[in-house]
Amino acid sequence: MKRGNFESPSSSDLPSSSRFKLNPEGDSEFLEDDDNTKNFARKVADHYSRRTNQTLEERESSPIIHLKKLNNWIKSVLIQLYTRRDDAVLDLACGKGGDLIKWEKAMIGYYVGIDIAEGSIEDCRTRYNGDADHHHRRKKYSFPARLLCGDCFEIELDKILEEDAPFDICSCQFAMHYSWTTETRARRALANVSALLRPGGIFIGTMPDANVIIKKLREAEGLEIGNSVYWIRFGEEYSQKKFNASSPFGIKYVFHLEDAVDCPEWIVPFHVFKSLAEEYDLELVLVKNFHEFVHEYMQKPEFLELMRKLGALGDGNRNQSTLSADEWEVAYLYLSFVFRKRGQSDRAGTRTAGRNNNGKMNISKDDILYINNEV
Ligand SMILES: C[S@@+](CC[C@H](N)C(=O)[O-])C[C@H]1O[C@@H](n2cnc3c(N)ncnc32)[C@H](O)[C@@H]1O
Repeated sequence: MKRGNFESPSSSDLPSSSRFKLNPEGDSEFLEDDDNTKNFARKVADHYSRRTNQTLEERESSPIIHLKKLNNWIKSVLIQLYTRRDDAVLDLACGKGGDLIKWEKAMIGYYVGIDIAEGSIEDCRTRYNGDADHHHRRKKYSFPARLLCGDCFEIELDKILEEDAPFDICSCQFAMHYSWTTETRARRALANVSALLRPGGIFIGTMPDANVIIKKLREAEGLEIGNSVYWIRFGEEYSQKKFNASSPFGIKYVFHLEDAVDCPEWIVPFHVFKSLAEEYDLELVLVKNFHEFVHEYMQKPEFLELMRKLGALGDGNRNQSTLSADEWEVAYLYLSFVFRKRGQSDRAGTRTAGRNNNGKMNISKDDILYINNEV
């Protein structure tokens, strides 16, 4: 909706796929500093590992509680739109398993979650088992699950998950931009998604909207944008606010969101993401800024009802509390996307795959596979 209100960055400022030489070997024309990449991956992992579970009271008093509820609504809508009963799901960067209940509602058949942050995977494990005092937990989940801890933008996941694949759905919520540090990592992320999805399988996700961030940066006086709940700061190397067309990876900024995020992130020019995804047989189905997404799916009665239940915009009755203007501005910084893996759908085949041998209904600490955590 709001998309029309801003100009897209001009093609000379942000890289366009036709100008940028996409190299299948992953060798960028510029130097990829491997150690630096690993340090950043560790920094991101440590940041998320430190964030422990909040109590219901802490959560409800968060300055961005309505934004969190809105984000949950958007993920729920995406999941409900594209998931079918008995689907096998791969949740890349699953975090603490905040989406487990959404997958339960979609009646999936199998779940594999992977995240780089050890603390988050442990929280995910206890949440899945129903051990922890999570406010959402009522009964055990009805699908078997498997958890892995590792860098899913570095590891060749198709080898590790050979027995579990193919998946019907791959989800990467609020995390794909952590792969955009180098071309090699971005390619690994998309190669993993593509290799693990069945033909016709669906890749859903959410990530920052680079167009909005760059436009806001250009409108700002300095190298920082923000409001009462967030700030984004670019380094002095971007003082011209120009971005080299041949280097669409590794464009770093620091993101601070009250009570949520405080770590380095990377700009993902969407047209580059789309071209790269196409190389890996992933065809774009949908891309929408969160503002547009909300306006569009609020028109559907079932999703409007879900919004009332989640309470992001108040419950329509006594609870009039709603998203603040500053939280709504943060929502504008994000987009949702859907891709489909090229090829004929062969859904029945995925059900008989040997994946359930790896899945557990109760996950012990020893069941978690830790992969190459020397990041
Ligand atoms: C904003 S959180 C989102 C968590 C979850 N997807 C959700 O929507 O609730 C971002 C997550 O990405 C994870 N992450 C970042 N880089 C990663 C990587 N290279 N491999 C796996 N997970 C990663 C973080 O540990 C964190 O849990």
